[in-house]
Amino acid sequence: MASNKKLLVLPGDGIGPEVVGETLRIVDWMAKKRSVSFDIEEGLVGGAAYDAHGTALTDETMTDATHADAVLFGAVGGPKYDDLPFELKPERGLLRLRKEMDLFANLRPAMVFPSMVENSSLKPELVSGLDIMILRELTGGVYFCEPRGIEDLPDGSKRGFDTQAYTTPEIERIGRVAFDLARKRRGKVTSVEKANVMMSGVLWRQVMTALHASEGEGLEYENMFADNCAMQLVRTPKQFDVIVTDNLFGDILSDCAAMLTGSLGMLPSASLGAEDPTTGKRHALYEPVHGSAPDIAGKGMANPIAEMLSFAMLLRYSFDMGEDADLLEKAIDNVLAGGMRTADIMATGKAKVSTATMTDSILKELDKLV
Ligand SMILES: NC(=O)c1ccc[n+]([C@@H]2O[C@H](COP(=O)([O-])OP(=O)(O)OC[C@H]3O[C@@H](n4cnc5c(N)ncnc54)[C@H](O)[C@@H]3O)[C@@H](O)[C@H]2O)c1
Ligand SMILES: CC(C)[C@H](C(=O)O)[C@@H](O)C(=O)O
Ligand SMILES: [Mg+2]
Repeated sequence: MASNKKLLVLPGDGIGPEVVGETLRIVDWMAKKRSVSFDIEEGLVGGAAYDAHGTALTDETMTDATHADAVLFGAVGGPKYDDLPFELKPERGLLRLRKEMDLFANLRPAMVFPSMVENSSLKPELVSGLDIMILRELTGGVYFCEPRGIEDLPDGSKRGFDTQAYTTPEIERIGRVAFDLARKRRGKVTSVEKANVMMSGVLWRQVMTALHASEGEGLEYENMFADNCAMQLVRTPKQFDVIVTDNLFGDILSDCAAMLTGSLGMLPSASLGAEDPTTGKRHALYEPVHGSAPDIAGKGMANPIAEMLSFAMLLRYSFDMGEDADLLEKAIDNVLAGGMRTADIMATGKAKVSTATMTDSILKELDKLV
């Protein structure tokens, strides 16, 4: 029977196809055991699309993405493509998807599973129970602003330049998402910029502070400089609830938060567009925070959990299937508690397993839980 849930799967490059392949085994399990079926289409993105079509994302795949209810994405990039011109690089495919689907709100939760406390780079007491949400603005800032380029100077040297800019509506719409998220969590928002050196940061602080005064009733609110935030994240990370920040600072701070949870291989993300007021639907793409990990690609070593947790976010945010998302998260939690570890989250006394064996264990655990 055809499902009304259209999923576009874009595995990409490096470990992308490996972790997506494992996650599709979970999707199959959901179809068989929970009667949750999806209409799945697969496409090429990144280096894989470049190899086949000479571009990191074809117009057809772009259209498929806008027509899908959700996109499940792996990772793109790799050394093979290092010498390509900027506009042809694998990463352009991902950036085009984000921009053209208007996925302005990127939710990057950093949670520490109880049995993973020892894997964090910080002391156990600093990360035990950690649950923070980094909300990254994803369609503006230096990633997309013009002008940018590399120009020749009269003295024969070159000048590379980018532009960082934010408008009031761009800041307000991400700010509203931050306040909504905080209301469902512990009620605190930290807005992060560098208003001490950047004009876009000055506006960001003004707009966010005003928005808090007009729409943030009952919420605790603070402004913080990005460098201080990076330091506070490794000093006392549990002081944070929701961190809202721009595209570039969000990229950096979320990698930093990843290590608090034990590995980049553990961090999922959801990139969401605005809700259509008539249909109630929104564009959405789900991807791990990590990249294509060329150093371990093809070795069966990748941790599939970030991709699987991204699928759990897909169930929760695109299909209102919170119970199924909880079930998958519980299975992962139990398997980790049982001592299963891929190489990146290895610790003394635990069982080091391959990507596929980690999935086998999660599937077995799912069977036990239902
Ligand atoms: N969303 C994306 O597609 C995305 C995100 C980040 C980087 N990239 C691209 O990936 C390529 C490599 O970038 P990088 O090396 O800076 O970052 P990376 O995230 O690919 O890897 C950083 C380190 O983390 C490890 N790692 C990452 N994911 C892992 C997992 N699931 N399991 C175990 N270990 C894991 C890698 O082995 C590596 O040592 C570049 O081309 C970059 O542009 C893509
Ligand atoms: C691959 C790259 C374009 C991407 C980014 O910089 O946004 C990645 O680092 C991420 O965190 O999703
Ligand atoms: Mg990044």
